[in-house]
Amino acid sequence: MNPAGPPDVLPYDALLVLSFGGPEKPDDVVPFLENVTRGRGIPRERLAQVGEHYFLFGGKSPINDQNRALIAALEKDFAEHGIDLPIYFGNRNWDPYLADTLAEMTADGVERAAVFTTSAYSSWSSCRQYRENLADAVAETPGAPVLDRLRQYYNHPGFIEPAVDAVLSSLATLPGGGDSARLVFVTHSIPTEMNDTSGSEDPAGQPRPAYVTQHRSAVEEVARRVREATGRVHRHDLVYCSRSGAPSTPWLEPDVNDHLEELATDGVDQVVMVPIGFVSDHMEVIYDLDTEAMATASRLGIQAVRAATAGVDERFVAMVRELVLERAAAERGESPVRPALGSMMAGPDRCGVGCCPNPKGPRPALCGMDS
Ligand SMILES: CC1=C(CCC(=O)O)c2cc3nc(cc4[nH]c(cc5[nH]c(cc1n2)c(C)c5CCC(=O)O)c(CCC(=O)O)c4C)C(CCC(=O)O)=C3C
Ligand SMILES: [Fe+2]
Repeated sequence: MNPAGPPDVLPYDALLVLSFGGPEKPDDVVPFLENVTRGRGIPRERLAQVGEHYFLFGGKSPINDQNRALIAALEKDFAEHGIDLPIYFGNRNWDPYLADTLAEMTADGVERAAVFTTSAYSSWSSCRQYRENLADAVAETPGAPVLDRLRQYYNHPGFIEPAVDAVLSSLATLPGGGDSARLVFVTHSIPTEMNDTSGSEDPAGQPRPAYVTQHRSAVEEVARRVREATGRVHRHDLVYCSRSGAPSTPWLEPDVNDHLEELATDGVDQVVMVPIGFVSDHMEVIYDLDTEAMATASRLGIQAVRAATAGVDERFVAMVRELVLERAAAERGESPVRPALGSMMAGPDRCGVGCCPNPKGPRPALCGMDS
C-alpha cells in the first residue's frame, strides 16, 4: 500500500464484471434460453415454463440492470477512493457478450484485468463454467489481456454483513418482530453429482463438496450473527430453488415449496426467506421466490417475507474494491490480509487442480492452478 497516494492497483489496468446475462425484451427470451441451454439436455417443457417466468415480467430479466447499477456504484466507489480503473461488463449468455467486451478491452489497450463474477460459490455452473467462458473468449481474441478471476466471496464480510442486516430488517417487518420466524435460506439447486464434484481434491483448492459446504458456512455465520443481534434463536434451514434438468437426474433438495409445506405441517407460521445463493434480484429471486414460493407460503397460511440481496449495498460494493486491491497486492508478491467469516478460510486466488469439473468432460479454463 502507498499511504501517501491512491491505493496501488498495479498490475491491473481494468476490472471486468462477468455475469450470466438475461433477456431485455420479449423477442430476446427464446434466443436467450437457447444460448443458456445449448447442448445441456433441458426438457422442452422446462424451457417453456422458464420462458413464461420471463414473459410474466415483460420478457425482461432484472439481471442486466442490476449489473449496470453495480457497475455504476463501483465507478463511484473507485472514484471516491482515488482508484483509476475502467470497469467493463461482459456476459455468458446475453449482450454485452463476453467475447465482444474482451475485443473492446483489447482495442482499448488493456493488458491485465481483474475479473469479478456475480456468483459467490464454487461449482461447475457457478465457477468453472465462467472460467471456460474466459478461455473461449481469450482464444478468439488475438492480443487479449491477461485475466485474473477474483476469489470466491461467499464468506467475505462484504457479502455476509449485508445478508445479516437484510434478515434483521425482514424480521422487523413481521408481527412480534418475527419472534417465531423460521429462517429459510435459499440457493439455486444443482445436480447432486455437480455438488459432489464441486471444489477439488487439490489440498490448495476448495474442499469437496464445495457448493453445499460453502453455503452451510455462509448460512451458519449469518444465523449466528442474527442470533447475536436479536438475542433469540431462530431455527434455520438451507433449501433450494430453480431445479431444472431431466426428472430422473437427482438435484439438491428440498425444494423451497416442499419445505414450506413441511414447515406448515410443523406449525411454523412466520418465515424469512433469505436468498443466500444470489447476489442480486435475479429472475430466480423475483419469480421462484417472490412469486412462486410466496404464493405457496400464503396458501399455507405462513406469513413470509423475503430478505434483500446484496445488490448495491455499499459494503458489497466496497468488497469488490477490496478484492481487487487484495489480489493486486498478492500479484505484486505481497501478503495481503484475506478477510473471511465463518468456518471456511478465504478461498485461493486460483482454483485448485481438477476443481468443479465440467459434467460433459474437460474443456479449457483460465484462472486455475493448472491454467
Ligand atoms: C448454480 C447456478 C447459478 C448461480 C450462479 C450464477 O449466478 O452463475 C445459476 C444462475 C443463473 N441461472 C440463470 C438462468 C438459467 N439457468 C438455467 C439452467 C441452469 N442453471 C444452473 C445452475 C445455476 N444457475 C443449472 C445447473 C442449470 C441447468 C442447465 C445447465 O446444466 O447449465 C436456465 C435454463 C432453464 C432451466 O433449466 O431452468 C436459465 C434460464 C440466471 C439468469 C437469471 C435472470 O435472468 O435474472 C442466473 C443468474
Ligand atoms: Fe441457472
